[in-house]
Amino acid sequence: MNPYIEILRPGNVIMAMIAIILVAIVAHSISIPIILAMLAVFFEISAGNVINDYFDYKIDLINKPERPIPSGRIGLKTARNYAYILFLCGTICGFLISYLTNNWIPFIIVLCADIILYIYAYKLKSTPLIGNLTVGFMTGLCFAFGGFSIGTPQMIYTSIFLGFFAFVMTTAREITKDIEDIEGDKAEGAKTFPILYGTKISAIITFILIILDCVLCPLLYFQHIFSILYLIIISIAVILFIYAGILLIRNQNTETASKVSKYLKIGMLIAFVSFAIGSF
Ligand SMILES: CC(C)=CCC/C(C)=C/CC/C(C)=C/CC/C(C)=C/COC[C@H](O)COP(=O)(O)O
Ligand SMILES: CC(C)=CCC/C(C)=C/CC/C(C)=C/CC/C(C)=C/COP(=O)(O)OP(=O)(O)O
Ligand SMILES: [Mg+2]
Repeated sequence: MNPYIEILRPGNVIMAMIAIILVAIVAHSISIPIILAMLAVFFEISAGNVINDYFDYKIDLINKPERPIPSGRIGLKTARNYAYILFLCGTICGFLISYLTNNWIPFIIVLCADIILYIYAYKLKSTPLIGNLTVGFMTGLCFAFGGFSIGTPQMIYTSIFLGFFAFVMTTAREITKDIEDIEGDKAEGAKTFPILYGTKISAIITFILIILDCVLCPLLYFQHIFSILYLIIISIAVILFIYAGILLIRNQNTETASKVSKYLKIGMLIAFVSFAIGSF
């Protein structure tokens, strides 16, 4: 793959854009602001990923040497400039949404995203738990951003509700990723939660977060946000989430953590399908 596309982490970018599409599907509305919101998320998360790889260059030499910067396919300075251009494009999209809707909240959210994504990559990543909560929060914010770009009180409420589930599950996955990356993070002197408090307690926290999401997710049906079809499809995701959580409680080696991280992502994709089909 072209390294300039690879460094954006297209899979995650597409998932985040789907989150905005889902908000549009739930609202049964497609408009210029929602298309701009998709573009803003595309640029912001891409920028976040590039700046993350820029600051994590040394850690990734150990954990992920095949990535574009440590493998030498993109220069360090080029990556930094690339991230700045992506941040600028995202900010312009945020400004346009606010200008067109006469509502400045989307623009403020994008400005906050610029600052948080930069600070996360620069410093927060190695701040135990706060770093994980930040990525979770940003991912949840993606849904809320879609809701605020539509602007109706009902959609703002619904999108924050959806964002809560994304926040909890993404935080669980981020802790799992820290368990997976423990070797390289240790070598670089990062103080992630598993390094400081151990992998067992990290796995227990991950499990609690997974169960929290799984127990609360029927609320999206009982609050009349989604139809019964949602409940049927989300059950498949719930089984996978719980299975992944149990695997991690049993074993916290790198291989298992990597598998669990993958399963959680697949569960998220199934949740996306349940949101889309449950909207009709
Ligand atoms: C029970 C229930 C209703 C769960 C639903 C959870 C849900 C809707 C999750 C969706 C999360 C979401 C919007 C993900 C988009 C992709 C994304 C931005 C993920 C965050 O990625 C950061 C990560 O560290 C990147 O790492 P990697 O994937 O290993 O490259
Ligand atoms: C609401 C708006 C406008 C944008 C939201 C943008 C989103 C969805 C951000 C969520 C995810 C995020 C914070 C991505 C960028 C940073 C990133 C790649 C974090 C994970 O990095 P590491 O913790 O270093 O893990 P890796 O080992 O995968 O590099
Ligand atoms: Mg990184």
